[in-house]
Amino acid sequence: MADDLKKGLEGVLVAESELSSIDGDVGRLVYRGYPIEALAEGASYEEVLYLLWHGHLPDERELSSFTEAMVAEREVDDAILETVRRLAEADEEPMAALRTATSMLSATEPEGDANAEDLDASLRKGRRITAKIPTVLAAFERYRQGDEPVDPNPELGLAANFLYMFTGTEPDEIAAETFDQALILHADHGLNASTFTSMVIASTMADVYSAITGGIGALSGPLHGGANQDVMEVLIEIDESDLDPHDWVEQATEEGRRIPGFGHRVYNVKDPRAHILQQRSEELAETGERKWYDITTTIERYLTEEKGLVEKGIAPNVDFYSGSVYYQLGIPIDMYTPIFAMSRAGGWIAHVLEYQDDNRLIRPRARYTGPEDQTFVPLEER
Ligand SMILES: CC(=O)SCCNC(=O)CCNC(=O)[C@H](O)C(C)(C)COP(=O)(O)OP(=O)(O)OC[C@H]1O[C@@H](n2cnc3c(N)ncnc32)[C@H](O)[C@@H]1OP(=O)(O)O
Ligand SMILES: O=C([O-])CC(=O)C(=O)O
Repeated sequence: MADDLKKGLEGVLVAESELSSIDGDVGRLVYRGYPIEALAEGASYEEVLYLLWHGHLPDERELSSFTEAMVAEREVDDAILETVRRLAEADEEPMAALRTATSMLSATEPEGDANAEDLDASLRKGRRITAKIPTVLAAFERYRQGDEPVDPNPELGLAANFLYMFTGTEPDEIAAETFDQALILHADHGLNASTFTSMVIASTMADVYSAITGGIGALSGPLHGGANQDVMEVLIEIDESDLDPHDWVEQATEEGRRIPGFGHRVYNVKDPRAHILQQRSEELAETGERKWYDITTTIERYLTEEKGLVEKGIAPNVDFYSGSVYYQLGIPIDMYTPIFAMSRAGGWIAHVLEYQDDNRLIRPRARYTGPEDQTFVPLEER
C-alpha cells in the first residue's frame, strides 16, 4: 500500500480543511458550508475573504472595519511601482510581472520580522498582499499603455476599485458587480495545484510572501489558471478562421487538440462556476457582442452532446466562460490569469494559515527508477 504510486497525487488525501468542499459528481462547490451560488448572488468579494480568513460571514460592523483595513493597505511603494514600470516597458508577461512584484512586496512589509508561527501577523501580511495585488496589476497595465498609475479610490470596493485603477474610469454597476462575482467564484477551490504549491511552501514554515509567490507561479500554467487566456485565444482563432465554430471544433478534436476550459481533475460534470459565468457572459452579450457567447455554447454543445465527452467526465470548467466575460468587460486577454491570481490570493492565504496552524512538513517520495551500483569515473577519465 505504501508503495502505491498515485501519479499527479490523484485522489490522495493530504490534509483536513474547513475552507471549501467540492462534490465533483454533482457539480457542487461550497465555501465553509455556503453554496457558491448563494455567495456569488448575495456577498461581496470582501465578505468572502472575511469568511475564508475568519471562519464566519461578517456582520456590518465587522465588514466595515475589515474593509477599512483593506483599503488602508492598497498603496504600493514607489520603488516597487518603478520595477513594475520597467517590467511593463520590457514587455514582461503579466503573470511573471505579478510574481516578481508580489515577491518584492515583502521588502516593504512592516511586520517582516514576524515569524511564520505568528499566525495573526501572517494574516495581516496576507491582507496586505491581497489589498496590493490589484494596485500592482492595474499599474502594470497603465504603464504598458504609456499611462501613469491611477491612485486607489477608498470609496470603492476591491472589484470596482481595481477596474477604476485599471481603466482610469469608474466602472458602471454591471461591470463592477460582474467582476466582483468573478472574484468570488475564483477565490478558493480545495487543494488545486496552486493552493497545494502554497501549502507545500508554507509547510516548511516559510513566510506567506514565499507561499503566495509560489502559488502565482503554479497558477500560470495552461493546465491550471493559464487556461482562461487560452480559451479566449481559441475563441478568437475560431472567429478569425473561415470555418463555422462547429466545424472548427470538430476538426480541432479530430486533430487531437485539447480544448482549453474543458476537463477537470475533480469535476465529472460541468463546473458550477461555469454555469454562473455562462449566465454573466450571456447577459453581457445581450447588450454587447453576441458572437463570443455563441462560439462558446457551440463548442460546449459539440463536445458534450455530439462528441459525448460529458459521459467521459469532461465538461466545461471555470475557465471556459470567464474569458468571454472578461473580454466583454474590455480586459486584455493576458490579464485574465493575473486576475485569477488576484482573487485566488485570498484562498491561498486561507489555506496557508489553516495548514500552518497544525503544521506538518509536506514531503512525499518518488519511487527510484534510476540505475543502481554505478562505478564513479573521475572527470579526466570519462
Ligand atoms: C482553474 C483550473 O485549473 S480548471 C482546469 C484548467 N485547464 C484546462 O482547461 C486545460 C484543459 N484541460 C486539461 O488539460 C485537463 O482536463 C486537466 C489538466 C484540467 C485535468 O487533467 P487530468 O485530471 O490529469 O486528466 P487527464 O489529462 O489525465 O485526462 C483524462 C482524459 O480526459 C481527456 N481530456 C482531458 N481534458 C480534455 C480536454 N480539454 N479536451 C479533450 N480531452 C480532454 C484526456 O485526453 C484523457 O483522455 P484518455 O483517458 O482517453 O487519454
Ligand atoms: O481545482 C482545481 O484543480 C482547479 C480549479 O478548478 C481551481 O483551482 O479553481
